[in-house]
Amino acid sequence: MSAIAPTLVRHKASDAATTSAIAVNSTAHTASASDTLHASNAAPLTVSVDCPAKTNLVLHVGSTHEEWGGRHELDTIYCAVGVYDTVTATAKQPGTGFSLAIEGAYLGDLASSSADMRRNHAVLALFAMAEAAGREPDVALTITKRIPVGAGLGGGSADAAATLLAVNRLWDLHWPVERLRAIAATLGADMPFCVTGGMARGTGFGEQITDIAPDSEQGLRLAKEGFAGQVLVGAYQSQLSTPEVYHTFDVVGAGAQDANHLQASAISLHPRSGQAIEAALAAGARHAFVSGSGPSVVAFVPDDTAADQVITAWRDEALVDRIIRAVAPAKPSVGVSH
Ligand SMILES: C[C@@](CO)(OP(=O)(O)O)[C@H](O)COP(=O)(O)OP(=O)(O)OC[C@H]1O[C@@H](n2ccc(N)nc2=O)[C@H](O)[C@@H]1O
Ligand SMILES: Nc1ncnc2c1ncn2[C@@H]1O[C@H](COP(=O)(O)OP(=O)(O)O)[C@@H](O)[C@H]1O
Repeated sequence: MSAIAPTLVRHKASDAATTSAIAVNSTAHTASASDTLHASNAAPLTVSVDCPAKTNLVLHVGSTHEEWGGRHELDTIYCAVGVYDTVTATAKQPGTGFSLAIEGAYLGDLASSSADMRRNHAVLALFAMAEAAGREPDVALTITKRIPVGAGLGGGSADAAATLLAVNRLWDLHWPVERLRAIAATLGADMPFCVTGGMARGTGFGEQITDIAPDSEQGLRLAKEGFAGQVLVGAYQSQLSTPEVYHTFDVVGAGAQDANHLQASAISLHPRSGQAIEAALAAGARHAFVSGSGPSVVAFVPDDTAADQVITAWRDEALVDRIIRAVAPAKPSVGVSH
């Protein structure tokens, strides 16, 4: 693995709840030797994408389908949460292949020496784009991870979506979102949503996306119900495996009141998540639930007072290992450097 020094001036991830398009920021940097590689055309040298985590405001799980590789039918409402991974894609000399560097304080099982970088979701996305575009994957990828790993927050999907967006720009393909989503759907259930973020309904095995605009009837209703604005993410050192949570769901089923049908399964495997949900609701959260397949807990809070109360409750009883403050819904943003 070769580490590539980022050449892009880091820009702040956008928390904008109302932006409906993917933002594109251009930043200049001083010329270096490698700039000459692209001096002759307008293609950028480096593209940097901030891609948010996701949660599921509703996750209804149906039966399994053989034609989907045994995956379950879903009816879900995705919501992007403003905790961002940054994927930086830099053009490499033709024929030199790809490289991957991962940085961050909380890398979970990605830090393990046995983690195969060719199976990393960002690398799979790079390969898928190379195949679709008929090009070699001569790209240096750097992932700055902030989204907790194996947490039900779709971090791998966010990195894959960020890579699709980055390479689409790096190679001047300008493919529309629908085409990127079709490629994403071959890689994972969550990935087509992560390409655009915001809020959306997901059907099929989660890959069929219908966007929910913030100013639509449903978008406004969700915001009025408290599913927008300040969010606290309660994260854990331990991870849950998505297939194991689905298998456990097949045995234990869904809790009667649960909008997330995987919640009872996740809590049976990781009881602290259930305790954190109860404490957050008692402390003033409007909604608190397991994020997707867990174990992370997401709490929507109406104001700073409620946020502080939830943080205190979680900290006093050590119900979570780490607390991240964020805003939802969130969108990916693309930064370009020549
Ligand atoms: C549960 C959810 C909720 O959004 O995400 P996470 O909370 O884990 O991030 C998703 O359904 C996960 O999405 P993702 O992790 O992309 O799934 P995939 O890679 O396609 O599948 C991983 C495994 O999860 C199970 N799976 C996934 C999707 C689905 N509709 N039914 C399933 O049973 C299968 O065992 C599959 O082999
Ligand atoms: N870029 C990536 N970021 C996070 N996890 C990844 C990535 N690539 C592969 N993985 C693997 O995918 C698994 C699920 O991680 P993640 O997507 O963070 O969680 P979840 O599916 O619960 O939302 C982890 O075991 C991790 O090793």
